[in-house]
Amino acid sequence: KRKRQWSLQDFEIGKPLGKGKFGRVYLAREVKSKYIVALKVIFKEQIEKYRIHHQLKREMEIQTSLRHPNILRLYGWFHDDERIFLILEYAHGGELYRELRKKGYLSEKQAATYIGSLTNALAYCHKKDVIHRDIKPENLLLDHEGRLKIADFGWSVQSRSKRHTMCGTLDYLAPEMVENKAHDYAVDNWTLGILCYEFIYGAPPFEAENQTDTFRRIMKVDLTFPSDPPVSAEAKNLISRLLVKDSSKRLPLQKIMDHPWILKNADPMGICK
Ligand SMILES: COc1ccc(/C=N/Nc2[nH]nc(C)c2C(=O)Nc2cccc(NC(C)=O)c2)cc1
Repeated sequence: KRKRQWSLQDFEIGKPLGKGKFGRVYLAREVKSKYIVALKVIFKEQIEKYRIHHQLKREMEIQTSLRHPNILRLYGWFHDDERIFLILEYAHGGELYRELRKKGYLSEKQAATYIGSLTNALAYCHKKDVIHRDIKPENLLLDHEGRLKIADFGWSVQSRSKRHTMCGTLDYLAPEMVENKAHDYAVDNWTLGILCYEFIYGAPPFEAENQTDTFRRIMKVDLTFPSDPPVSAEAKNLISRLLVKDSSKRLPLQKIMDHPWILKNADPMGICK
């Protein structure tokens, strides 16, 4: 069927959801269908200024081609003289990051459910030759059922509340990324290890006072498990098998799904097959 051409007249704009370097995100409703979406507005002058035209184009082509329950949909886009509008799936729960900060850290069941969803979404991406989804807690949204949605275009949006300075943090980068080596699918396995640790302990494993120390801790894989909160041996086992410097030795995605900690703790309903 012919691709529908959208324009601003097709939408009623609601409250702003958050703002970022390149623009803002608004709640919006498609007039005819009354369908609720999130409308991301990116200013063309910002695209020129930061020379990100090709990156934006690639990210949008990738995002449009992905269809997975744990990946936020990009339904389409349109533009006017000064702005580009992305028509995105609306995830009612907002950033997973906010829930993590509010609770401090998540239960092992909650953490395992999110890791299971992420693993499924990444296995789907890898099957479609899409790697390095740049997964960080603020690129993860929750829908009205609390299901995880990977929402990254690489444009992290700043919510109206004060933002932690995520851009520029090395915390989530694998050693080969930090060393700017060619990276392959296995960087995503490393990131899953970082996120699993952060969900359970409330902070990423190699956090340090400054980037140099974080860099050193990543390169050394300086992994320690605090005694508080108490964490199961299975969880530590999974984290230790993902945060491995040699990317070829990281636990493959399929093995993560079959790991005892996931099998025992993840809520199958939270993991969309
Ligand atoms: C500030 O409190 C909020 C609570 C919930 C939301 C829900 N956002 N849901 C979204 N669905 N699709 C997209 C894209 C978004 C989105 O970008 N949300 C967003 C954007 C910027 C900041 C935040 N911040 C938080 C805390 O969720 C969310 C947004 C803001």
